[in-house]
Amino acid sequence: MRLFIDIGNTRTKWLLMDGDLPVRRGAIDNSQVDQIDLGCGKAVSRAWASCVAQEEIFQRLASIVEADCGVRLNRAAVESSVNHMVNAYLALDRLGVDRWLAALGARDLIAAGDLVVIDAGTAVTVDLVSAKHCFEGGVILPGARMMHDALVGRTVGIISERSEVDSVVGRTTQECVNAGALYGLAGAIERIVLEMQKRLLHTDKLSVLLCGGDAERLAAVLPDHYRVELDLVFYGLQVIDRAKS
Ligand SMILES: Nc1ncnc2c1ncn2[C@@H]1O[C@H](COP(=O)(O)OP(=O)(O)O)[C@@H](O)[C@H]1O
Ligand SMILES: CC(C)(COP(=O)(O)O)[C@@H](O)C(=O)NCCC(=O)O
Ligand SMILES: [K+]
Repeated sequence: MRLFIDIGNTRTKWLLMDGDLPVRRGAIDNSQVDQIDLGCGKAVSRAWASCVAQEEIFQRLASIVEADCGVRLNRAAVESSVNHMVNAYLALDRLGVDRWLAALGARDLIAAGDLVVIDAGTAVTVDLVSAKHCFEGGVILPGARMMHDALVGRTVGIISERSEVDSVVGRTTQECVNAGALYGLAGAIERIVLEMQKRLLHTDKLSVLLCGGDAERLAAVLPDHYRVELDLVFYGLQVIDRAKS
């Protein structure tokens, strides 16, 4: 079995694979990572992690994996190319590895055409993977929680908790702030995708994939062709695992 771990700025997600079958998964807040129960024992032959959070969290998980599964936790890194995919980011050492992995995973899932890969987590990233198999780059936005908390934190009059959104016409402060974050992000994403489309030659073949903790909420208010694929970072880790072993 193989273990894949995705350490974001808010949460750590993990997936246990038996061959090509997902057998167990979970998610835990980064502050609780010491209590993680991977539940996989010594059956794990290889383990891979993506980490964009503090080094300390990766090191804690590496110790847990070593103790529970008896294997080293390999750490995926951004590279200038993997298989047929090349990376056009100017500062490779600054690119978040989760963006590179989600792009690799998306390319593995959809072999042809241009791709937009959206990861809606703590931050929201919208990245373009061109039909010529190049990670072209994209944009970084604050995520929904960050938008909400920034408004609460920097005003006197906005008192609100995170909540689900029923309508774009909010009638309480909380409804207004939560609707602003959701529809604001959805609108920004649609505009960014349109701008990216203008750069492409064959816009008819554009696929748009969404992952991250807010993917489903956003997909509910985005056009139908925006497809939710929550495991893109895990797919990317699997691409790396195949390429490196
Ligand atoms: N159980 C949850 N705990 C925390 N955030 C969640 C949860 N479910 C959905 N979310 C939303 O998902 C976002 C975090 O997504 P996630 O992809 O886990 O982040 P990251 O990969 O950056 O750690 C938050 O902005 C929040 O709005
Ligand atoms: C943009 C991110 C903060 C997203 O992290 P996440 O929301 O998944 O926790 C992460 O990919 C990152 O730290 N990137 C470094 C900056 C860059 O990609 O250029
Ligand atoms: K993200």
